[in-house]
Amino acid sequence: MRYLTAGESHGKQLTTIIEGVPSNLPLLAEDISESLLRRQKGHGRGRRMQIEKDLVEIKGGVRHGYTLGSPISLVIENDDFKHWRNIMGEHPIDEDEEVKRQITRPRPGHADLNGAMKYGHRDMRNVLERSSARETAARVAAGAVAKKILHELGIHIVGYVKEIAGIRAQDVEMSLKEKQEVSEASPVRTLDQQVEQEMMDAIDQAKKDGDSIGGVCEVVVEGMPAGVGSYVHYDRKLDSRIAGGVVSINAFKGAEFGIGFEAARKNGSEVHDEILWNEEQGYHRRTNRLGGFEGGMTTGMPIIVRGVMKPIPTLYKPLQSVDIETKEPFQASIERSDSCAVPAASVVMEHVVAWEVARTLLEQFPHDQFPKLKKAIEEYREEIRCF
Ligand SMILES: Cc1cc2nc3c(=O)[nH]c(=O)nc-3n(C[C@H](O)[C@H](O)[C@H](O)COP(=O)(O)O)c2cc1C
Ligand SMILES: C=C(O[C@@H]1CC(C(=O)O)=C[C@@H](OP(=O)(O)O)[C@H]1O)C(=O)O
Repeated sequence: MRYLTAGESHGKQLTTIIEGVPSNLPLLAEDISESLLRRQKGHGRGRRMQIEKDLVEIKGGVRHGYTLGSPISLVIENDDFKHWRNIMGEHPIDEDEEVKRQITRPRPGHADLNGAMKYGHRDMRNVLERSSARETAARVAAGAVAKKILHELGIHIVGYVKEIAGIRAQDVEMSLKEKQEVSEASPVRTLDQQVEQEMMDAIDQAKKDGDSIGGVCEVVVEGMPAGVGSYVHYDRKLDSRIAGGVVSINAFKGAEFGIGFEAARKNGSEVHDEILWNEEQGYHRRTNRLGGFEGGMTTGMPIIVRGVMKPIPTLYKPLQSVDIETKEPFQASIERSDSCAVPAASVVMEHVVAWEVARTLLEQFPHDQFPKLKKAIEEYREEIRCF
């Protein structure tokens, strides 16, 4: 399975084309739109999210509620396009007008300057339109299809906020379903109601100060059989695919599994997960400090992965930069931005992880028809239970 996204932030639409989804998977636009609307929510978002109402249209690959096996084409319209028609139209505009509108002042922390140098753009709108995290809507659409595959295979996934600006949520004992419900109800998408208000206050304070804040998101995947991924090929290790996917999300700077970087400060006896066996559960672990992975493959314990998001780079309190035309320094000024997008990003991360898990399963159990995939995985589960 693979996918490609196209579309600019203030352009007409975002398009996602997914190839390799087996036939006869039940799939409705509502399954995808539900994920998209979740991504839009969360305390700290700017005015743009009041303009957009992300609903997907399935343009191909699905008929009468089931996938056909052909590429799936998904479209999300940008409602904001109506305000940007002149700036984002595909036809050439008057040269003077073009120069007048050019963005020549790169924002620190954005792709503006490096992207302009790479593609030779003197107008950095040509960079920022595509580097914008608006694209994560198209990625969530792909992830929603992946989630549907996982759901039908009895694999469930949830993403939520662990930390915002140093305010940490406590670990809580909850079923995955409860985690979904609690994070959904929280304006900051955390599971810890004690710190919820503190997180919101920190976001409000950052906004008041013209600043921005980042945080940490966590994703848990339950129901994975052991042995998915690879110890044989570096590029088929599922943990590395997940880490790569997480760091590919705009503003994400790192990923860790289980106890993560804490492992560097502990002895081996405090890190590795002892192996147990009983009739009912088959092989399982006493602990899950390694977050569900050994040797690039799942252990059968829940996958636990965290991603760190830097503070949003566009600041109302401007940082210094240089105008690429005049080479003069300036203090960037902006019109609108999110002050914290960690809650929204937890939804993005959930879908990015779902994608990597589903595509790896399909690579390991290649089937053109979804019922055959399901059967193969059921048989494999039975095989490893009796191993
Ligand atoms: C859901 C989400 C929303 C974001 N919103 C903004 C925003 O409003 N303003 C901004 O400057 N950056 C925002 N970002 C981050 C930038 O897109 C990102 O920092 C930038 O593209 C540079 O990429 P890098 O940080 O990965 O290097 C957002 C990121 C995510 C995941
Ligand atoms: C549009 C989305 O996020 C945008 C991501 C973003 C950025 O620079 O990454 C900047 C902002 O865009 P705008 O300048 O239009 O307000 C966010 O609103 C979205 O998440 O759908």
